[in-house]
Amino acid sequence: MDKLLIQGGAPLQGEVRISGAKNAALPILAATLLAEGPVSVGNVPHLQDVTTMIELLGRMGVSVTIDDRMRVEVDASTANAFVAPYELVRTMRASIVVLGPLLARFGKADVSLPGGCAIGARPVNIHVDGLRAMGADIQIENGYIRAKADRLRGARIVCETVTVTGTENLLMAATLAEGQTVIENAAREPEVVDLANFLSAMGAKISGAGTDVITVTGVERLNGASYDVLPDRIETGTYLVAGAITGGHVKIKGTRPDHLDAVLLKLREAGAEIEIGDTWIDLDMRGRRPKSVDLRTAPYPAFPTDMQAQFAALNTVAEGVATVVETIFENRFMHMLEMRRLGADIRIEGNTAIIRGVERLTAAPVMATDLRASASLVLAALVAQGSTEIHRIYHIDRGYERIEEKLEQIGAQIKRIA
Ligand SMILES: CC(=O)N[C@H]1[C@@H](OP(=O)(O)OP(=O)(O)OC[C@H]2O[C@@H](n3ccc(=O)[nH]c3=O)[C@H](O)[C@@H]2O)O[C@H](CO)[C@@H](O)[C@@H]1O
Ligand SMILES: C=C(OP(=O)(O)O)C(=O)O
Repeated sequence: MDKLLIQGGAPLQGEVRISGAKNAALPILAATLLAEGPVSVGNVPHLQDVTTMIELLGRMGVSVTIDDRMRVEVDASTANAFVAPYELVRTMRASIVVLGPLLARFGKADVSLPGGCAIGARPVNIHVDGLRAMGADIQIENGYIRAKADRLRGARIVCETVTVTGTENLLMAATLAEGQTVIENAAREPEVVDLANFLSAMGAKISGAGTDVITVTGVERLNGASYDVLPDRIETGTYLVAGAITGGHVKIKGTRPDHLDAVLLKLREAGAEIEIGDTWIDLDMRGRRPKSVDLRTAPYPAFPTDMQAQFAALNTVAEGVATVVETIFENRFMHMLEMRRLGADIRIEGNTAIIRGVERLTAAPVMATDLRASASLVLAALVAQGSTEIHRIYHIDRGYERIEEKLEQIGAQIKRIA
């Protein structure tokens, strides 16, 4: 199993180009199932999760081709199996986003229940209840969601919790339903808006994406389209923290600063000098130790849970004491326990972590438990004294394209070993 070896100490300096967003690319690729003509999707990140989604589409009989620049061409007209099998869903729970499109377009879907993962229980009741409200007949049996519908009907759906992939599934299903669907308490994440823009490019009638009430008027069919995935705000945030934690100076290019308001606010609070343009962010932390920052995760536009672990790393070496509250997932502190092995001073009380910054971390072997936990351990290792070995690094390949190469380009001493 691959591991990463990181020698800490060097302040990172230079430019990083951001890839397409994993969490937008996945639902957009699933949404290609809805189109009657060929679809072309660009700026798709080269990630394990994307490979899994493409394999999933392939198993359904969908024709998928990819060029060397990761432009993905999809033709779903050949689809003949409407199943997302356990062996793929267990490696990528986001496979659940094929449920809405399969049901809306083909009237049938058998999707393995995703189950929990390292960060929490992650139920999908809101997806299932919403589709039932649209007239789907859904049974849960043998670990599968078995869904059928002649044609879905528009409905008013109030989501009991804000759910990103739940909103996406209902939004996709509603595009081909008969009549109007209103999704209330909808997720406002930029990835939901990107998906809505893609669906609109295919001919869907959607208003309100980016607000908490999305209205969809169903159409008879969706056409092919050509679309580019938006830049990854979590990858962007991770490289900004890499600059900040190492006392470096990084320029992040090809990104969307307007999607990172809460993150940039916290980085400024930590003492970083930040300049932004339309598509770039410059962060300068040279000669300074970061200051501790309190944070509380919540749905967009508040501070993202997917950046909590990276800021936990920043706080471990910051001046002062920080309180980090995780309100989205009930078990998203596994990285904190590993950071303690590097010498971090962290106390956990329920969903709150109290982090007292130390002068320095020291290298130790650590184990990654999920995607952002891996990223946070990489960040901590970049400032730990000595050489840190990070095990179970396959998690990081789910969500960060060429991370060693990008970090090396800005001066990190990092290598992957088998
Ligand atoms: C592929 C993708 O886009 N993944 C993102 C998505 O995950 P995902 O869409 O799975 O996360 P949700 O937004 O659904 O989860 C938010 C909360 O709602 C709960 N819930 C969700 C659905 C449901 O039917 N019932 C229910 O109770 C979850 O357990 C969790 O406590 O949003 C998360 C929250 O921003 C991010 O961390 C993930 O990176
Ligand atoms: C939790 C994440 O992804 P997923 O929902 O695919 O597990 C993430 O991107 O941080």
